[in-house]
Amino acid sequence: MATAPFHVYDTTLRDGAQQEGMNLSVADKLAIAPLLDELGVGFIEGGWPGAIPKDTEFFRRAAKEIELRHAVLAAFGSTRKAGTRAWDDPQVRALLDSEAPVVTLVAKSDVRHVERALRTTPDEGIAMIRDTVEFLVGEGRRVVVDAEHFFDGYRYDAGYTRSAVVAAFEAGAEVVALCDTNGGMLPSWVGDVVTELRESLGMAHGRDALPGDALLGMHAHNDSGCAIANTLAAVDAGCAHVQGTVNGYGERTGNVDLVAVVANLALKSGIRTLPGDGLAESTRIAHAVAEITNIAPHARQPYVGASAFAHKAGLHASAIKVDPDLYQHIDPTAVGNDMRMLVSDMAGRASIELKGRELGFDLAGQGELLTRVTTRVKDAEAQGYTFDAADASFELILREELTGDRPHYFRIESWRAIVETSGGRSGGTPNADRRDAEALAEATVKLHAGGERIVVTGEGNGPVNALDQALRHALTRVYPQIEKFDLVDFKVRILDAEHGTDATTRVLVETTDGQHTWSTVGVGPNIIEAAWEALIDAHVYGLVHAGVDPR
Ligand SMILES: CC(=O)SCCNC(=O)CCNC(=O)[C@H](O)C(C)(C)COP(=O)(O)OP(=O)(O)OC[C@H]1O[C@@H](n2cnc3c(N)ncnc32)[C@H](O)[C@@H]1OP(=O)(O)O
Ligand SMILES: CC(=O)C(=O)O
Repeated sequence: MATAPFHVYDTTLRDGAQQEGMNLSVADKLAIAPLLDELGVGFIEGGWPGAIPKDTEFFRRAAKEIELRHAVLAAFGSTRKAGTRAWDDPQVRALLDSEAPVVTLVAKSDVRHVERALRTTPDEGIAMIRDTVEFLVGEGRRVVVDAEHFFDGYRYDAGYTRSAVVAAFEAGAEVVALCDTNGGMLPSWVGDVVTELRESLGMAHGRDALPGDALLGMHAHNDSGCAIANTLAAVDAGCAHVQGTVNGYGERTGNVDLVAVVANLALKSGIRTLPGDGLAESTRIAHAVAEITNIAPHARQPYVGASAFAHKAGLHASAIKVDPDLYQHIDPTAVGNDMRMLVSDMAGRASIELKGRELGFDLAGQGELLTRVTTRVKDAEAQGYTFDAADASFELILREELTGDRPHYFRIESWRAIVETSGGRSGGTPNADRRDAEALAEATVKLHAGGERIVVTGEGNGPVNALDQALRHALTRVYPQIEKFDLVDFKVRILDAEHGTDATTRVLVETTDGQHTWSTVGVGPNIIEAAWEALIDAHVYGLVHAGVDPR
């Protein structure tokens, strides 16, 4: 039996790029397109050639520079202008010139938009769709019509929106994507409208009962927080083409998150949407796209977020220990993600045992040790430590409880940090004075390592930086591996802020050796003491993992 076609259509490079703050270069688009292809989408909407110079350039270069295995490129544009002819419209010609095999036309299907935004008659609105589709199909292009404001238009004047859809299909469009342009629909509304439309067009219900190659599609925005649900409702009601963006990028609150849609369809509804292993690679691909867009991935994003399969509550861990599926909706590897245990004051012994396993320690059957570590974590968290963001500090506690001691790489004799703020030398603005003062931070560290007493003074643009420099220089003499360590992130949080300048401070430090990154935590009465503790943990953990023996 032939399988009914199902289209996955990506618009990250066009509608996704309409997100506030996103500005994709041609090189960015050329780098993202192969990732989308690797995911396995069938269509990549590259942009609007003729309207946006970068997009014209993208199509010119994409034809020569990228090879797509699964996807075809779609050029996006609008129907001809009112009162013109499609073949004369420079914007329509630019779509042809892009040489994209698919052209997607945004077409007004809400009569209010035709009359008020296009300032033309309802009949001319329909003619604009018909002429433009006919012209492009005549030129050998596959045409998708994005029926803009379809759902709002349908609720206002169903007859007109239906005429727009019929005109598009009669003129040769392969797909009409029903757009919730303003993103305000609810799933039941979408389901009802798609069902009613299909019935009125004589399309039997069921995905594989569509006449010929004509498909209805769904293009959802997330303004009501229902974009994923609306897309699934549309598919349930008979749409067989879904549009969306990776990571849900898009104007305002974004477009539908395409990965979540295809994962739901494939893993929950048994609709195979992507060829090959695309879904199992989707976490890596979503994060790789985020690197290029330079927008930090959202940890709580369904399926691909870093927290999507992270478990914090002790009771969850105790059940997961028996069977992970008791607390997860899918096997995370199906989307290339991982289950993680978080250690915090909500941990129980099972959390510690599973976290230990994740870190490479078999703690099964060590009840006493698990109780000791659990109690220590809870006590430390009560003082302000947080281990769910500082795995490395937790591992040092675990090692200490396992062996009865911490590795003795060095012994600190004393340290101090000074910030000289007197007399900003520029004698100028407060900011310039502050800059001068920061340049004067100085720290001295005295420690014992490798049988020596080492005294080093470091300078930095602030006291923590100066301490970091001094500690690093002192330790490098005995442990040259430390040269590779680099502090990449530093976060400060004032706890019990109502104490004012007397409050407790927590510092989280992220360190890398170029290959791995680890996080440590320190708590103290001030930022310098808290940072010092986090820095010490960072160096000890780094040395342990570099396989270095204490000297
Ligand atoms: C729902 C969506 O997100 S669709 C995608 C929207 N994306 C973009 O707008 C990004 C790219 N846009 C652009 O670069 C510019 O807006 C352009 C080049 C398309 C048009 O720019 P301008 O010629 O300066 O026109 P402007 O943006 O002010 O107005 C849009 C024109 O298109 C017309 N228009 C709007 N939608 C359609 C449509 N579906 N079919 C035909 N014409 C349309 C409007 O009536 C208006 O015509 P007018 O100039 O005769 O008044
Ligand atoms: C076409 C489109 O992006 C929309 O209607 O939202």
